[in-house]
Amino acid sequence: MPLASPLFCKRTIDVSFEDTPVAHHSSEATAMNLPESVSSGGSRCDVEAPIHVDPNEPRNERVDLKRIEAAVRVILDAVGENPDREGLLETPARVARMYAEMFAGLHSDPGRHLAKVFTEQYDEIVLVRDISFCSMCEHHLLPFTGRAHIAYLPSGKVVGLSKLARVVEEVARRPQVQERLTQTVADLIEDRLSARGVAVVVESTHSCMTMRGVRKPGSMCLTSAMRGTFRTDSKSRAEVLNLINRHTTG
Ligand SMILES: Nc1nc2c(ncn2[C@@H]2O[C@H](COP(=O)(O)OP(=O)(O)OP(=O)(O)O)[C@@H](O)[C@H]2O)c(=O)[nH]1
Ligand SMILES: [Zn+2]
Repeated sequence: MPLASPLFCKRTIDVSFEDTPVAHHSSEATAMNLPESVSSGGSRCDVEAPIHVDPNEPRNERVDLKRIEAAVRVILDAVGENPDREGLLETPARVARMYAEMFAGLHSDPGRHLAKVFTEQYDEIVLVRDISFCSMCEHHLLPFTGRAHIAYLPSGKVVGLSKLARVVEEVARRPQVQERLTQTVADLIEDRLSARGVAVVVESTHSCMTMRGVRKPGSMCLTSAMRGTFRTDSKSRAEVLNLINRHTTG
């Protein structure tokens, strides 16, 4: 099913002449394109009405929740816990939903956010800084959190500013290393926007270095990926890094 398709679901609508109709979802969503139908008279009726799925959100149907649940039970058991005690009963299902959310970016193309562009004769730096993100380190499956700064040099077209943040948000939802996250974002922007230059700087804290292992709270990791003019021209590179650093508050 295309990402932008609406799902259809039977909803019960209370029809009142005084109030605005209120819809209650009364059955599971189906992907069928059913015609609208009114099945009962009086003051209540069932209609097949579309629920519009946000196309900006990555889909996670391919995550196998049941297998994650089983694995979490095994882990709890293995560390000496009792997975059947009250406080842990729902934990495997919660953790499964959490992984589905945090790894939803594995099953979508983050570049789709860059499909819509606006023709604009602006050829200087566009910079969106302080885009917060939370990703997962692929070595320990612990979060690394921080901010990304994205600059690009347009070539006749600009993209909606929020889309740069959406790309970061979606690329972040994968198990990975920070270096790959940084490069993936830079490559997507260079490729999909045909940008003349791209600069991505990412700064983050890795839980695997702060809460376990070497235990160094406060340590930060900075990575950068330069493409096009920002890679080949040292003055352009210095200019963009100056802009990013000037505004970095950390
Ligand atoms: N380059 C890079 N390394 C990362 C990232 N996230 C975590 N790491 C590192 O991955 C390494 C994994 O090293 P290993 O020796 O295999 O694992 P470990 O024994 O748990 O290592 P320690 O963390 O030193 O206890 C660690 O040094 C982590 O700091 C990342 O985004 N980029
Ligand atoms: Zn780690």
